[in-house]
Amino acid sequence: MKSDASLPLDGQRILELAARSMFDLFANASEGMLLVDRDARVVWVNEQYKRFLPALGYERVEDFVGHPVSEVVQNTQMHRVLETGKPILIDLLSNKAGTFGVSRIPLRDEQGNVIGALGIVLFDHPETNLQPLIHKFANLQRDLEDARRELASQRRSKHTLASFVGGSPGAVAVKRQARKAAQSSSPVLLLGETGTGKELLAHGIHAASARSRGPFVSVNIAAVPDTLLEAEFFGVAPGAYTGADRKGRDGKFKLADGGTLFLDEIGDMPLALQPKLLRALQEGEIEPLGSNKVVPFDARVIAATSRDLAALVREGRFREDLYYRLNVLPIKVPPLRERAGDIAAIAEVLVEDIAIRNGTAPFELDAAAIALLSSQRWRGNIRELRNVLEQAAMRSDAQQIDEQLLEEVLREAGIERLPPAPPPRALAALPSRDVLRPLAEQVAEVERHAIQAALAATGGNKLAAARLLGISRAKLYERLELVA
Ligand SMILES: Nc1ncnc2c1ncn2[C@@H]1O[C@H](COP(=O)(O)OP(=O)(O)OP(=O)(O)O)[C@@H](O)[C@H]1O
Repeated sequence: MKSDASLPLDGQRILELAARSMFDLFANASEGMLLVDRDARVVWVNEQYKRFLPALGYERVEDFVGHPVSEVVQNTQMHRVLETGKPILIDLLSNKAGTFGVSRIPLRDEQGNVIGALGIVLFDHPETNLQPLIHKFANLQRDLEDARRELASQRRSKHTLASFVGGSPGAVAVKRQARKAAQSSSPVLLLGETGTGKELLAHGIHAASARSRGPFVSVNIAAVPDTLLEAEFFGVAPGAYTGADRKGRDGKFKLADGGTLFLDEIGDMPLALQPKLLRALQEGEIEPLGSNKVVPFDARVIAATSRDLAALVREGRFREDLYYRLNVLPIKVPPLRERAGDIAAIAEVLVEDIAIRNGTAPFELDAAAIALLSSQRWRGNIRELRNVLEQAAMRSDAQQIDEQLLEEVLREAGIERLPPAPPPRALAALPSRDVLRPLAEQVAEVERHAIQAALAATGGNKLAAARLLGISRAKLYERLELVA
């Protein structure tokens, strides 16, 4: 053992005794010990070790000791300890004698040169001796697998195109375009006011595409500070930063590999970063921050914005080349006020969802309430409609929500009604001689136009149309027959 000059003599002695005690402890407590010299030749084995010799193929100790360890112990790693001078503190060794937990320690002389190595058989039958440890490890492994699966399922698409509720001509057209876009791998650009269902459609396109088994990863550009966006998109190479990001981090492009990357609020993309995004889309390669290597990625990009991208291009706030790159398959999602006919069906889905989340029974909306909802402007679209229904649900104990309660919620939320439909242009522009006709004929014409406009606004819902026109449903049917 190497002496330590900094220790007093008695300290040195204690250290030597400690080393010997440790050696004796291992010699007695372990299943066996074996010593090799600098040339990896076995020079000594203790009494416990001797019981392994028959299983290793040696009846006599002399046939074992004095021979190169690699010849007499299959799969030994003692030569590695001699080569590297580094211990292998715990390892599993399997050979003819069985499987063992082993430890290998280099031995050094006063100058620190490796002069041999000690092999300790810590325990045999690791399958039982290591059981508690293996059990714990298996549990941790299972937890890790569960967490990975959960993350993957969160990244998988939550909605299909069928989740986009609506049978109005506008909604049907949007779904048709989305289904078509799902068949291609070109970028999709979803345009529409806030809350019109752009993100829902992006999920639906992904779910209907050949990439549906891959991840769906989204980035809300408006929600990430400009300074962090580059790392968020493209990732960080190991060692680019000190501290938390030392190990490097994958960006969203990489996380979306094999799937779809949804870039929400693309109109808020900082001008300075736009060339890098354009390059990524054009080349199919990204360059993580702090790396000078480009990495290929395979993600389909769907972008969305509620802003007028063409106007941003004109104002010089959005690169024209990037705009054309994204605008390959544009889909315009109409606002709710242009598809009032979908309101009854969407409200029904929302009411059910609100009830599930609140753990209550879904309430019903009577016809008058639907008609009232159908005549609002809904600047925040479906998100705003949902909010109104949530508030109404909170304020009512009844199973039925009526027009009066809704009116109160709408007023307090400051939601505006749609202006009454303008007089039909065809009529306003009538030349004066057309007015010189029987009055009944002209009145019937005005009525027909008004009824058609109301039915178009409510998607054919007669009750809602009657409410918009301020007449009863019976009256509407009567007028429909008369003016038909
Ligand atoms: N047609 C629809 N049928 C059923 N639910 C819908 C429909 N459209 C939107 N929703 C629901 O309305 C909410 C808002 O939709 P979404 O987030 O997709 O809108 P968005 O256009 O992406 O809004 P933003 O531009 O503000 O991000 C979501 O809860 C969504 O599930």
